[in-house]
Amino acid sequence: MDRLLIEGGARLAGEIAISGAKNAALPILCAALLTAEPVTFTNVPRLNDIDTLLALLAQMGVRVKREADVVMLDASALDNPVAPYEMVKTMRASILVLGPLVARCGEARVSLPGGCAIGARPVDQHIKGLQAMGAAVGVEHGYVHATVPRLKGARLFTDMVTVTGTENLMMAAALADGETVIENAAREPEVVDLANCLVAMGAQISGAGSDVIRIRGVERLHGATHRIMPDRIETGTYLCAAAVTGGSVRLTGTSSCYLDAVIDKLMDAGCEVVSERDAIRLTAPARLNAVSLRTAPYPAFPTDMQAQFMALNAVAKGVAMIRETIFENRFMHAVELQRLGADIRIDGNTAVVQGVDRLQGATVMATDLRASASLVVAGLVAEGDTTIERIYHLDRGYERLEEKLAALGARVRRLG
Ligand SMILES: CC(=O)N[C@H]1[C@@H](OP(=O)(O)OP(=O)(O)OC[C@H]2O[C@@H](n3ccc(=O)[nH]c3=O)[C@H](O)[C@@H]2O)O[C@H](CO)[C@@H](O)[C@@H]1O
Ligand SMILES: C=C(OP(=O)(O)O)C(=O)O
Repeated sequence: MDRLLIEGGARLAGEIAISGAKNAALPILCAALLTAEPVTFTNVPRLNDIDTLLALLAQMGVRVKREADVVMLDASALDNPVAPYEMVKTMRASILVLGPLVARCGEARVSLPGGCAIGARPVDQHIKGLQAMGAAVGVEHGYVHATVPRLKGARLFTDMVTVTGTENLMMAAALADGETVIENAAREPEVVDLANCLVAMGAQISGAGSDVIRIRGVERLHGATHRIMPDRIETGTYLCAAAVTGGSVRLTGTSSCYLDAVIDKLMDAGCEVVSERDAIRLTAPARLNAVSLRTAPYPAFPTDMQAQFMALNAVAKGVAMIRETIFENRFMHAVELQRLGADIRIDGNTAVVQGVDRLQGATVMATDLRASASLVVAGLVAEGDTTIERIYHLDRGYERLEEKLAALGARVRRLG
């Protein structure tokens, strides 16, 4: 199994390009199920999660063509609205086929994605929304089975803000009969990117980016071309990596407009951050100040950046309180960071991080995607060698990680 070897201590400097966003590409590729016409997506990141989703779509009868960052999908021959457990188990986002399949085929059988390292992650809100739109939905033998002659527009209210829940219901509503209103909708930029793609395909959607989204269903959607937005979490991860090493980097193909809460914290930590039109520059001080934070739905601080900021705080000056309010079990990285010498105390959903003068390299284990990213950030600043095991988690969400880090001067190598 692949491992990542990082020799800490190199100051990151230089320029790299940010890839398309995993969490925008996944729902947007599923949107291709909604039309019988070909759709083309550009800036699609090369990630294991994308490969898994494309394989899932292919076994449903979707024709998939891929050249570099361009993916062409043709769902005209879609004939198998099923997402089997074997393909779904590695990736929760596969639940995003549910809404489009029910809307287009009137039927879907999608394996429950199951729990994972960061929490239980049920899909009850996705199911509740489809039921409100008239679908008969049951869970049998680990599969969500939904049928309906045609979905009907409805007023939907989710119990909590759910990103993929909002996306699934917005896609379903695009082909429903009449108007759907999603209240308490997620405001994440990836929801807006999906809405923009659906509108390019002929959907009638307003309010994406606010907490009330209105969708007037249409008879059919058509083909389109859509460019995937930049990955704000990949962007934030490289900003953290540069910050802990006292570095100076320029990230291109991205924008600070999706990252206000993260950039605010980096500036509080003492970094200078300059926003350009399609790039961000960061220059870090020799030692960062500790920054407390609380995760919450967008536009607040993203849970997907919490682990990287725990690593940053581990070597900062002072004490940081980190509160995780989205997932009940998203502190798995803390024990691994402790192996590198971090001083972290967990109390319920709060981590108290007392910055230390130095971390020391060790062998650590990646437990989920962003936990792994936090170990990379810590490994870059730790003295000596850090070996990160189970890096298949990183390959789910970071395109050409070693290459990009090496381009910034990091000493990093993948071991087979
Ligand atoms: C592919 C993708 O876009 N993944 C992102 C998405 O995940 P995902 O969409 O799965 O996360 P949600 O926004 O749905 O989860 C928010 C909270 O709601 C709960 N919940 C959600 C749905 C539901 O039916 N019932 C329920 O109880 C979850 O367990 C969690 O506690 O948003 C998360 C929160 O920003 C991010 O960490 C993930 O990176
Ligand atoms: C939790 C994440 O992804 P997923 O929802 O695909 O598990 C993430 O991107 O940090």
